[in-house]
Amino acid sequence: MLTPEEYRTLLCERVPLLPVVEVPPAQAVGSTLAADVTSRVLLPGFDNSAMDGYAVRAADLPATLPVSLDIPAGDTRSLTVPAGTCARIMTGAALPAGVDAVVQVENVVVSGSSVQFPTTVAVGTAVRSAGSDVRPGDVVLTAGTRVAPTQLPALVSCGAHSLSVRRPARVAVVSTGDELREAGSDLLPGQLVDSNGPTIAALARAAGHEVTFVGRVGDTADEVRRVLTSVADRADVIITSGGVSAGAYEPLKLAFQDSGELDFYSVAMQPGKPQGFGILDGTPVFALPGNPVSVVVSFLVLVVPALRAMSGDTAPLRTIRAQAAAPWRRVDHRAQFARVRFTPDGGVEPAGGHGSHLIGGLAGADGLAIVPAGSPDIAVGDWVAVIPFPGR
Ligand SMILES: Nc1nc2c(c(=O)[nH]1)N[C@H]1C(S)=C(S)[C@@H](COP(=O)(O)OP(=O)(O)OC[C@H]3O[C@@H](n4cnc5c(N)ncnc54)[C@H](O)[C@@H]3O)O[C@H]1N2
Ligand code: MOO
Repeated sequence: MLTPEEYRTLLCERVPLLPVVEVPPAQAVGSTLAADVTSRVLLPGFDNSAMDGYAVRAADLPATLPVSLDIPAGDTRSLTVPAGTCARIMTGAALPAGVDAVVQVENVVVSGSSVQFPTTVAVGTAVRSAGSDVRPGDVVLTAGTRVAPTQLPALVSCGAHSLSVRRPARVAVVSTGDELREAGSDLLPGQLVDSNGPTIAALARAAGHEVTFVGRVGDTADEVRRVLTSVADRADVIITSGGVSAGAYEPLKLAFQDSGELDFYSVAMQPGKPQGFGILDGTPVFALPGNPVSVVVSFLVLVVPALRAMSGDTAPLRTIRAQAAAPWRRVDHRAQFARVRFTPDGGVEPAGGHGSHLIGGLAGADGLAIVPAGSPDIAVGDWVAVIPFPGR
């Protein structure tokens, strides 16, 4: 049996890199940079005011000064403030020549066309100087960074017209099982709604990828092989669910065992023990276990890092640390990925039970607490690493 870390490493080492494409900076969110991004410009681009107020020569204050200029943001004139005067200036407006500080409007007394400055001011007060944040040649973001919305201000402002990124993966999702029906269907006894298909598709989109196929196949090896082979040339990644454990009708195993294309593994994790992986016609196939909670856990713990590796991002699994607000017992010796909810004070408590079929319980959970193999039961106050659910 492999540990989750060993299996994750195996996946990350075997997946191919996604192709590099050029995109405008504004479209880079969710993609991973294939090259360092270097600024071509100064940021701020020019000395400008941090406040709505009055631009002054600091040495003149305290004083009452006439207002000689009015400078809104976006004023492109080349201006100089005459000696012995001040300029009304707005936040973001270019600082004119002849001044070295700004006094915010709340700290002055305006009377007619003059302004009284009651106190001294230090040179540079409320001035945002050119290049104080970023200078030409500075590396704004490094290759391998998955671009987040918070990084867009730098990317769209650094003077680059296009960025080299690894494009999102085209993901095909295939649910296996004769018992599955599309949501909304009338169900006969023994049938259930295919929840894994839409869930994997949503998780893949939340991870920044593009879902190009969502389908279902029955429990025959021929059908599974035919569908997977036909989607392989249209997808960068295939993610299946079901059919990988020890039953008599395990279609993934029946279709691919001993073919040399997919291998089947036991991973010491709960949920998510039975797993399959391989490369089919050049396309990696992640064969996840069928239980709905196992699918979510397998995706977040195993597939997300592998998708990141395909994008050239080798950062370790992202977790946050939280303290247990309630105790819970481990279920067995495997590493446990326990469903937890965040408490109002930032701790976590168990949520949703531990059965891999408990989709009602899963709906009330916010993330997975990682309880390493061999560690004792969790006591109140213990620190645990938590993988937050996307969107929670
Ligand atoms: N004898 C053994 N039985 C089982 C073992 C084992 O080691 N020995 N492992 C158990 C574990 S752990 C898991 S996890 C499951 C994995 O089974 P499969 O990957 O073969 O999945 P299925 O049998 O096809 O389905 C399991 C369960 O999940 C439901 N399911 C499947 N697909 C969907 C879907 N798309 N949407 C919603 N629900 C789905 C399915 O109806 C089953 O109830 O095996 C254990 N058994
Ligand atoms: O390992 Mo299975 O994924 O517990 O339910």
